[in-house]
Amino acid sequence: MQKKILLLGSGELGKEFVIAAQRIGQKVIAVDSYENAPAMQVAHGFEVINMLDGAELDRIVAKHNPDFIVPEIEAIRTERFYEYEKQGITVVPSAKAANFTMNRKAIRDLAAKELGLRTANYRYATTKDELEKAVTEVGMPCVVKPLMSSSGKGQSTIKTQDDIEKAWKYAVEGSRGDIIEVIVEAFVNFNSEITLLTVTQNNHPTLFCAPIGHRQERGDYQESWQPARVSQKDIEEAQDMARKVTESLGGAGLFGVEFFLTDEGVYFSELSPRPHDTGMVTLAGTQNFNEFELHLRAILSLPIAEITLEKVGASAVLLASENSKNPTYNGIEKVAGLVKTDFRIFGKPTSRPYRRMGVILSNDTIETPVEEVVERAKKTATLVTIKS
Ligand SMILES: Nc1ncnc2c1ncn2[C@@H]1O[C@H](COP(=O)(O)OP(=O)(O)OP(=O)(O)O)[C@@H](O)[C@H]1O
Ligand SMILES: NCC(=O)N[C@@H]1O[C@H](COP(=O)([O-])[O-])[C@@H](O)[C@H]1O
Ligand SMILES: [Mg+2]
Repeated sequence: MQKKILLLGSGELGKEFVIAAQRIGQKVIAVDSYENAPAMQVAHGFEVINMLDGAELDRIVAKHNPDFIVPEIEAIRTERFYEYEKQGITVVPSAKAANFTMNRKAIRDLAAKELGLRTANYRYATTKDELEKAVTEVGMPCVVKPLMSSSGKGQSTIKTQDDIEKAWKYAVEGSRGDIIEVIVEAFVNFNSEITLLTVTQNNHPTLFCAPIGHRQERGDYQESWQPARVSQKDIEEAQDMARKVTESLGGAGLFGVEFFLTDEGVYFSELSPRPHDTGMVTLAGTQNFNEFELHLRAILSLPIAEITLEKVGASAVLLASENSKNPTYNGIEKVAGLVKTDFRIFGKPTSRPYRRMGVILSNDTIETPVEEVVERAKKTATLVTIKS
């Protein structure tokens, strides 16, 4: 049952996915825009291409003729995926899922208009003038994001009229892909936010992981924990929305569905049709299968009978502080000596300020208050410094 998987994107999430695939005898070709990317280090083969270039994508798909194409990032010429599906290749979880989530407009209109999910009020803008109008309509404070970006790139919050020009410039600079357009969302004053890992399976029921809580800075996650404290009513609402949106996108695989929890109920924010960065907490052994194993099993149509919560866990990111072609990691011995705590170094060949280079993972028995475990992971992360 060996399948050939073409992995598009080779960061830390891809690396753990490849390790899961290697463990059950699958073959993976890892692709990214630079050499020696984390997932390439553990795959059978690799390709370095610009994944936004359709002709380049066509070339490597034809060269490797994979059974599965597994997107690991958003910035890919995903329009080509529909064609690969026609050729009989399974795009994971589906061409539609990858294509719609690459562009915030497609997924937001689907969620809010077609499926009627509760989201922040929003508008789009293609120029600074349109942005001004959109801000007036949505009201301040509001959040501006490029239609194509991730990990908070190009994202800022507008609090006063003076912020508008800066927000426009920042969004244009942070835009990936070739579309210059932004979404303006009303600021949701949430009590907390969660990722609900949702697994859709071929011929088997959709399964949900215990909710993951997280804290973000600069639009990028800093700590995540599982399980998050969520009321039964909110969890049911979130599961219902996750079911609707994943069913509409189609295919089998793991999705990271993001929600804001407020006094007025649950707001759908966005989703990844693939393992989620905040889901790295599952590497702490919180579940019987981590999120990468779940994604793989769902893709290969290996039935997942149940997902069980085994431990309470937390992850805290290790960020670089400077540009370097030879990043070094100090303080790892101290981390290694701690109980119920572990670490991963992704092996990224270069660093830049705030680039995520590794992660601290802590766990404890199921009765332990999750806050305690988060505190331990967070404190442990301060022991590590990454410099040139
Ligand atoms: N409308 C909003 N109101 C309040 N906070 C928001 C809003 N939109 C985004 N945020 C904050 O910014 C974070 C990042 O936003 P979002 O998930 O849309 O960006 P992203 O670039 O797609 O990030 P990633 O790719 O890492 O998921 C959210 O998790 C949340 O903390
Ligand atoms: N929120 C999306 C996310 O976490 N994506 C993960 O980060 C990598 C890019 O990292 P880089 O920017 O350091 O190369 C991606 O390849 C993926 O693993
Ligand atoms: Mg997000």
